Amino acid sequence: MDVWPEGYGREIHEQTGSTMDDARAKARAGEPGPVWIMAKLQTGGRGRRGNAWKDPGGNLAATLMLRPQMSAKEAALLSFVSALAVADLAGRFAPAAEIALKWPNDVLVNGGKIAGILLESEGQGARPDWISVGIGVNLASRPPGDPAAAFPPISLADAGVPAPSAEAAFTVLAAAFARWFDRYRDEGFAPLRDAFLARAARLGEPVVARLPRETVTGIFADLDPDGRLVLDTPQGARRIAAADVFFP
Ligand SMILES: O=C(O)CCCC[C@@H]1SC[C@@H]2NC(=O)N[C@@H]21
Repeated sequence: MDVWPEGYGREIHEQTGSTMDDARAKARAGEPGPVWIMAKLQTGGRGRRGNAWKDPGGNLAATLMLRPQMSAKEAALLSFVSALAVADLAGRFAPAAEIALKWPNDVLVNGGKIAGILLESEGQGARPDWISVGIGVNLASRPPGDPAAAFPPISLADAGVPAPSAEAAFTVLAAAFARWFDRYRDEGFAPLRDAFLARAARLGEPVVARLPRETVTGIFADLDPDGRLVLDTPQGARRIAAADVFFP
């Protein structure tokens, strides 16, 4: 069984507004990190694009605050570290489920979205002062979602396995994150890219990337060394830094 990774602090709260806010407050108060903050219940969980992250209970909500001494571009690739760690967690507790990664950092279990990952940072200059990596994993329950959504939420319990406790999942997540983060620091992005591609959904197949001003359809050919999605299109290869990806 996993043990808590050496060198990482840990706090567990019964309830909080958002672990992202707790991490930010700690960082602004000078906490050196790395420290994980977990809450058994969040009353004001935040998701991407200002959306709320609703937790019906029994799930994992945790944020890692760290000062990684990396450029903003390098630090952005922590989203792949996070996705691989969540995929490891899902594989540990639901070994028979179909687990796939959807670029850039969605983890799909039996085709549904099992987790949400949110990165925030602060600082002026080339390097962020701190970064927080917020991860919510649906263990016992899933938030209400549109059943017709492209990737409806799913929980581990929905996948037919006994949901682990938030504490047990927290240790597995923190250990997996530390393993992938160590590899990233020691060997660069290449092994993470390989691991992502090995688990990527729809590699070699058509996908649709929705960008703010256009929609690009192409064959999911690769990830480039900066983590960008490479699509083969009739107009040639397109490298995409940010988009929502759908499967036609
Ligand atoms: O929109 C998404 O997919 C990202 C959701 C991120 C949710 C996690 S739960 C732990 C941390 N605290 C928050 O308020 N948000 C993140």
